[in-house]
Amino acid sequence: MVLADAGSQVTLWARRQELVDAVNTTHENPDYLPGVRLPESVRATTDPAEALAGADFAVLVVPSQTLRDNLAAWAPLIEPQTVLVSLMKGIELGTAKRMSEVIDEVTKVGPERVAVVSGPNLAREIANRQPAASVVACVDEAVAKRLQAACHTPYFRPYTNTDVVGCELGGAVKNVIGLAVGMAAGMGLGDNTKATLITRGLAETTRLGEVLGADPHTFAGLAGMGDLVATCSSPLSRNNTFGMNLGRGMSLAETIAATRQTAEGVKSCESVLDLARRNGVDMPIVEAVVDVVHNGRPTQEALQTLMSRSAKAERR
Ligand SMILES: NC(=O)C1=CN([C@@H]2O[C@H](COP(=O)(O)OP(=O)(O)OC[C@H]3O[C@@H](n4cnc5c(N)ncnc54)[C@H](O)[C@@H]3O)[C@@H](O)[C@H]2O)C=CC1
Ligand SMILES: O=C(CO)COP(=O)(O)O
Repeated sequence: MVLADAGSQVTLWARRQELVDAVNTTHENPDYLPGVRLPESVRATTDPAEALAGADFAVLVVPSQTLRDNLAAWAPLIEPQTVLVSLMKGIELGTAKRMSEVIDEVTKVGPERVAVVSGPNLAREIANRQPAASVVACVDEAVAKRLQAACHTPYFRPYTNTDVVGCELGGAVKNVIGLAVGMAAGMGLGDNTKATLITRGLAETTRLGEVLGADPHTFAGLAGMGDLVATCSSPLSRNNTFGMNLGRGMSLAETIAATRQTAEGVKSCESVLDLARRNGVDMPIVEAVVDVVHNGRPTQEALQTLMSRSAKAERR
């Protein structure tokens, strides 16, 4: 919708024929965004070759853990001019790779043809054309500027950045912190606890980012603090809601059953922790989330562990 509103002809790929037919005939995606009328210049197809033919940009947005397999099938169809754009906010399990790394590894297009869009961009609010800003990141600034122009609308304001690593880490780790903040809210804890988790969550994200070569300033921007604040304060956030259900005492199985859409942090908390350990970075909040979500630790115990860590300087 954003790309179409900015003037592009958009072809949406989807797996199910009935969803494609609904988009093409009623201009609505009834399963994911009911009540939102899509521009008529958005067409849908089940054929990836049709979606990719002649594309300036291919915007990739599937659940992160499915990207590699999907992309392997699409790679031969990607034309030499096409820039690959990731909207995904996850880290791959097993490899601890960011999505742009997976894209480059599978397609071998080179980092200059891989971009990332990340920021406080809850889908339903964007679909309602509420004002929002975002970051368009690519190591090649000229490519970032082209993509910025392609998604700039009166309600969507993209800023460019060349720090792909920082933008992607900001997006992936905020989902994990969103789970933690949701848990705290579900346990009935108040704003001091939530603000502490948000701020110290950003501190551990920045610590990881610096070791991986990100610009620490990125984490104070839209793809860092901006996205973290949106996720940690919004009832629209799937990660926040997932954490809240766990904090209220629902079991993991019940919480998964109650979650219709992708809450990336549930899988990516493990891959973020893996990435941190590979790089010798301490991420206690991420570790606490992994303990609760994957090791069955009660939220109260995980919180106690966090609060009984040794006292230290705020910056180290
Ligand atoms: N929804 C939001 O507000 C935002 C989501 N994102 C990111 O977008 C990515 C995708 O999430 P959403 O679209 O929100 O999730 P979603 O759960 O709303 O939609 C996921 C889509 O992927 C499809 N899908 C599931 N498994 C698949 C597979 N194996 N192969 C191909 N397609 C598959 C589903 O049918 C569905 O259409 C995530 O990384 C998320 O962090 C980023 C910014 C905002
Ligand atoms: O990334 C998002 C907003 O920018 C969406 O957050 P959730 O994945 O937690 O819904």
